[in-house]
Amino acid sequence: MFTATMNFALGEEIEALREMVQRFALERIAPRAAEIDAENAFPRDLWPELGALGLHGITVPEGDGGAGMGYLAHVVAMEEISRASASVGLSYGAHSNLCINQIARNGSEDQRARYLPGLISGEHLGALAMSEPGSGSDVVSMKLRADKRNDRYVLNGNKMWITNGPTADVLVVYAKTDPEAGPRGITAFLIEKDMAGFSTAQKLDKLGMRGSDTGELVFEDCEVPFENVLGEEGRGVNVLMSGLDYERIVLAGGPLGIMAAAMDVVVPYVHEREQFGRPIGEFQLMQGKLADMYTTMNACRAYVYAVAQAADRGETTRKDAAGCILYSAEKATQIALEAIQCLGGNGYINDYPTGRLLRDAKLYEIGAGTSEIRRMLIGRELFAETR
Ligand SMILES: Cc1cc2nc3c(=O)[nH]c(=O)nc-3n(C[C@H](O)[C@H](O)[C@H](O)COP(=O)(O)OP(=O)(O)OC[C@H]3O[C@@H](n4cnc5c(N)ncnc54)[C@H](O)[C@@H]3O)c2cc1C
Repeated sequence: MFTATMNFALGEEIEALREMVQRFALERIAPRAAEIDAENAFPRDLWPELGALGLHGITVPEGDGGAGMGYLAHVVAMEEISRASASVGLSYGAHSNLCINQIARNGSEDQRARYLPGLISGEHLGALAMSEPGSGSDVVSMKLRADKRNDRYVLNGNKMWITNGPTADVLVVYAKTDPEAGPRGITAFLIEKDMAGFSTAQKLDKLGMRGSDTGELVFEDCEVPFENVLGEEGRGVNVLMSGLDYERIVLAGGPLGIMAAAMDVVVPYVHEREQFGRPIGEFQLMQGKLADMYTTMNACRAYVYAVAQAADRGETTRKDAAGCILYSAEKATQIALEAIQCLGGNGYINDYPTGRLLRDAKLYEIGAGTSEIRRMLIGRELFAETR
């Protein structure tokens, strides 16, 4: 059972969405969360089911086959899926936001018609690849080359740590079309898994998020037709940076889900577990922990929802996109640690989900930009606008 959380009264449409996703997540995702973590196995069979609920194309305009609901809706879907399994939530975020939303926002009519239907239905799996073995935080230093040859580009190089990468059908990939031009030399491409010269290397063995596949991509003379450029040549950094703000907002739903999942474990436990002849929830020190977890979780939710609502009004700021995920990611790790403490010895053994929540939560301080890079972006923007 999920425990009740504060009702933010986000409107009938969003609350109906939350209820639908919660019901699906409880029935179809939560029962498998421990198993997919233990087996390091991505549950691909859930993708058409999430597609049938309209969740993959949640931000895509209805004219392109989506639900046309916006970023607040996307955050709530991400939160409730992640509450059941943070791994499924991460793969869902990469598919629905990093891949689908980028194609919907930047794709030509032909590209949208070609790629969105399969991705929105969940028949196809999507990914987005910017990071490389030698360039993570400094993403503009990427080395993947895309050289023009006759009527196509030829890609050579590698991408690293790509969520859904091992089995993705469609990938948004950034490469250097002009290595001398710095940020202006980056172009975004749409890659299909069967393109000659494209392959996947190792699937990575991770600390957490083990039900979400992460892998390395290899490009060896991979030939990509001109029509697969997403946006304009040399404008990839604009595609990338604008997408990153939305990515941070939507992915912030992940830590929100993890915090709620921690409460879902701890709240019933403090009633059931007795020491000194009474439920441990009767001790004030334990009630203090509950109070801190609950208020922190709701403070994070309030910030993330407000930033998502601003995005829906077209008022996204980089510092708040970075700020809401910075804050909720770090708090999710702290709350997962506190959940372990509340369960005592049981919190430390793998029969209980608290260890998994901690391992999963830590990812959000690293993926989609580290806490340090988020602080840097916030501080830099604040300083610049107050100069
Ligand atoms: C599970 C998982 C899934 C991922 N999914 C994707 C994906 O789908 N697509 C994708 O493209 N990438 C993905 N990534 C990659 C992720 O975005 C990078 O790992 C992240 O951006 C950090 O880059 P890095 O690992 O190279 O760390 P580095 O950049 O090497 O950073 C190492 C340390 O140095 C710090 N640091 C670096 N620069 C500065 C600075 N200027 N000031 C202060 N500190 C600094 C960092 O904060 C960090 O603590 C994923 C990673 C993981 C672990």
